[in-house]
Amino acid sequence: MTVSAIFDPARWREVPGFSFTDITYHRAVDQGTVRIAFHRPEVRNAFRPKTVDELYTALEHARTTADVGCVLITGNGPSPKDGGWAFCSGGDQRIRGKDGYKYEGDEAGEVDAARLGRLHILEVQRLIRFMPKVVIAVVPGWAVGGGHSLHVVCDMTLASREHARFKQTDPDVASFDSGYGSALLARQIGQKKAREIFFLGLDYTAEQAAAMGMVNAVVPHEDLEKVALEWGALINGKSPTAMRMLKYGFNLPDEGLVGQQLFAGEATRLAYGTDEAEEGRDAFLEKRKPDYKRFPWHY
Ligand SMILES: CC(C)(COP(=O)(O)OP(=O)(O)OC[C@H]1O[C@@H](n2cnc3c(N)ncnc32)[C@H](O)[C@@H]1OP(=O)(O)O)[C@@H](O)C(=O)NCCC(=O)NCCSC(=O)CCC(=O)c1ccccc1C(=O)O
Repeated sequence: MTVSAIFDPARWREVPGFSFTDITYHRAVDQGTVRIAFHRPEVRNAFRPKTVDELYTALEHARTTADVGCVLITGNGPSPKDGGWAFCSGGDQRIRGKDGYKYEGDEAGEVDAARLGRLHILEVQRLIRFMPKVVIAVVPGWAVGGGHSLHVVCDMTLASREHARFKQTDPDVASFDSGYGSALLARQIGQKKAREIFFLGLDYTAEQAAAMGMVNAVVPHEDLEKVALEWGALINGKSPTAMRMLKYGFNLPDEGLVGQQLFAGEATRLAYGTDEAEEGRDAFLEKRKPDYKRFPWHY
C-alpha cells in the first residue's frame, strides 16, 4: 500500500532513523511540519501497545526537534479490506487484558503474557497536551473511543467532509476516559453535549462536530492533507515564543499546578534572557552581592 490515498509523496520525506510498523512519520519538504499517522487501516487504525510506543517515540522526536512548530496526527487509509477510512478507533480490543492492553508475542495475535498490560495512550495524551508546539488532529474517517479522546486533546481538529465520523464507544466496551477525553471535551463543547456523546454513543458527522465546536474546519476529503499543510505553514510563520506562551496560557486554567509549572517554566526561560538575570548569575560566579539597582520594578 502507498502511505495513504490522500498523502502527496512530493510534499513529504520520511524522517530517517526509525523502523516503525504501526505508524508512519514524515517531515514536510518545505516547512517545519511533521506528519505522524496511524498505519493499521485494516482495523480502523486501532492502537496496540506497540502502536502507542511508536507514537510516543515520534511525538517526542517532534517535540525535541527545534525547527518543528507543527505536528499533524492522522490515520492512513483506506482499509485494504473494505475501503473504510479512520483516524483511530481506540484501543485494539482483541488484545485487551485484565491489566490493560497486552504486547503481542512472536506469533500474530498471540499475547506476550510475560509483559505487563499498558494504558499508556494516556502518556501520549499528556505529551500532546504539554508539548510547546501546535498539534492538529487531521481526521479522515472514524475517530472513536480512545481515538476520539486523541482528537479532543489535540490543539485543533480538521475533518474530512465525506468520511470523518465521531463517536464515543468507551462505555460500550467497559472503558472510560474520565480525564481529558471527557472533562476537556466538556470544556470545549459544554457539559450537556459532552455527556450526550459519552452517555448515548451516537455517530456524528464532521459538520455536526464542527457545529458543536470540537472541529475547527470541515474540508473536502481529497483536500484534507493539503489544508493541513497550509495550516502548518501558517503556524510555522509565527513567533515560536508567542505560540508556546499562548498554548500554555490556553491550557493553564485546566491543568492546575502542572499548567502553572509549564507556563512559569517558559516565563523563566524568557527572564534568563534579560540583563537582570545575567547580573544574578554573574554575581554568584564572581562571589559578590548582586546589584539590581539599575533594574526598575516594572508596573
Ligand atoms: C470504528 C467503528 C465505529 C467502525 O465501524 P465500521 O466502519 O462498521 O467498521 P467495522 O467493520 O466495525 O471494523 C472494521 C474492522 O476493524 C476492526 N476494528 C475496528 N475497531 C477496532 C478496535 N478498536 N479494536 C480491534 N479491532 C477493531 C473490526 O473488528 C473489523 O475487523 P474485521 O476483522 O474486518 O471484522 C467500529 O469498528 C467500532 O466501533 N470499533 C470499536 C471502537 C471501540 O470500542 N474502541 C475502543 C474504545 S475503548 C478505548 O479506546 C480505550 C483506550 C483509552 O484511550 C483509555 C483511556 C483512558 C483510560 C483507559 C483507556 C484504556 O486504554 O482503556
